[in-house]
Amino acid sequence: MPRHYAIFVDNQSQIEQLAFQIQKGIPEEYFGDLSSKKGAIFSNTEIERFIWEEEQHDLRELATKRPQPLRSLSSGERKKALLEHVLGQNLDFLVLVNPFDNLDVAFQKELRKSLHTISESVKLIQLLNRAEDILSDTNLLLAFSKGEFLPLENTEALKSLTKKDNSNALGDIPPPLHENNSILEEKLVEFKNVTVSYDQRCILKKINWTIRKNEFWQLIGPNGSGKTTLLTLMTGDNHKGYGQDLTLFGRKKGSGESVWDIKEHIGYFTPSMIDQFRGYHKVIHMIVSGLHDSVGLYQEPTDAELRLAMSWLHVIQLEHKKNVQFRELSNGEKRLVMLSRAMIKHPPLLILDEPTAGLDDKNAAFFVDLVNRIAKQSTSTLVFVSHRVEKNLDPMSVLELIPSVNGSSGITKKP
Ligand SMILES: Nc1ncnc2c1ncn2[C@@H]1O[C@H](COP(=O)(O)OP(=O)(O)OP(=O)(O)O)[C@@H](O)[C@H]1O
Repeated sequence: MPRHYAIFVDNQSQIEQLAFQIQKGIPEEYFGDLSSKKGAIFSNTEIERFIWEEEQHDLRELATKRPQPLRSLSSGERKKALLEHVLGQNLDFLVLVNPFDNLDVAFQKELRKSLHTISESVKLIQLLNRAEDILSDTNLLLAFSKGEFLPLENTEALKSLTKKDNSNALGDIPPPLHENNSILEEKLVEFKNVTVSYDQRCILKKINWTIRKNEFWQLIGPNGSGKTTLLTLMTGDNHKGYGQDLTLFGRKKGSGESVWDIKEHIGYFTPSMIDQFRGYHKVIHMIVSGLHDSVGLYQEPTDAELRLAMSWLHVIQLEHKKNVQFRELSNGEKRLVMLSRAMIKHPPLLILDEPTAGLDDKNAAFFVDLVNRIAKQSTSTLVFVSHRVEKNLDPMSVLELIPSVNGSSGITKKP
């Protein structure tokens, strides 16, 4: 039976690059034997590559049961398609990058089982940011940090390495430059019996959901249950919102409002947004750009704007990086900057879609702490979507989507 590796990678390191190196057999000391073997990578970046191939070259390599484009599959459905693809390839080894991110509990179980089955003949190299994800078949445990591999005796040694230190966000959440009184209504979003179908398949069935000022919601539900669909209705990005009883920020959907009228009231963050910021932007300017809803900054910031951005950098403990280029930050630091950017103007509604996916244990804990503070200290309403149970997250209410063949229904409950 092959020897299986689990490698804990901190957020200072580029986990995807490490996966490519390992696939090529680098460093030789640990992975030299792989250079002549057949291997594949199981990661979100691989999925993005397949989507790109499909969109640019009309190549459909990932077989799915549905005729729809790969991009429109839910994140869990895409991962299922990739799993089927790699399982059918007669591999010698498989590099797994955070395999359990974005997956519901049932699919996590199924994935563990499939990996256990192939582990008899396929060498598994798991790169992970969260200690709880480690596969039971592992017989060699390493940590990767600052370009070096460090062998670890056992999972206890890993736990002590990933234990949360006491660094929490510093001080209070900075108030906005101007009080945002644009929304007078108590109800920010109101879904009444909202139903959505794609290709005659009902996804959401009679959803009722009222989101009021100052609330903190968590949205949960298994893969494909319609969470993203629900969010896109809220952000004005889904034309299925027309003809529905949906009121956004006091205006009935379809009453002549533009997408920008809606977006003006929303701060939004999901990790894939980071890829849009490839340019050369200083960290402090990235945060200020949240005041102008722009990617980067195209006008000289005022002193007041810069002072406000510095207060956010103080809260996220990155004052010393204010003049560093955004792209040079670690993964965890980028997330904190993006959250500050989304929050700087205290939008009436802040939506965070799987924001902790790919964060290591320490960074995830810091991020969750900051989100809790924002919920308590600002007037923004929060909607947090995630599969992973972030044990310290402190929402007031939960909307759970429960799938059935007739579409998902929604129930509200206490956390
Ligand atoms: N444009 C589309 N055309 C056809 N089907 C679609 C389209 N967009 C979404 N769907 C389908 O709607 C269902 C719900 O997708 P959605 O992305 O909302 O789920 P989700 O709850 O966010 O899932 P996940 O947790 O896996 O991200 C999925 O089965 C998806 O394939």
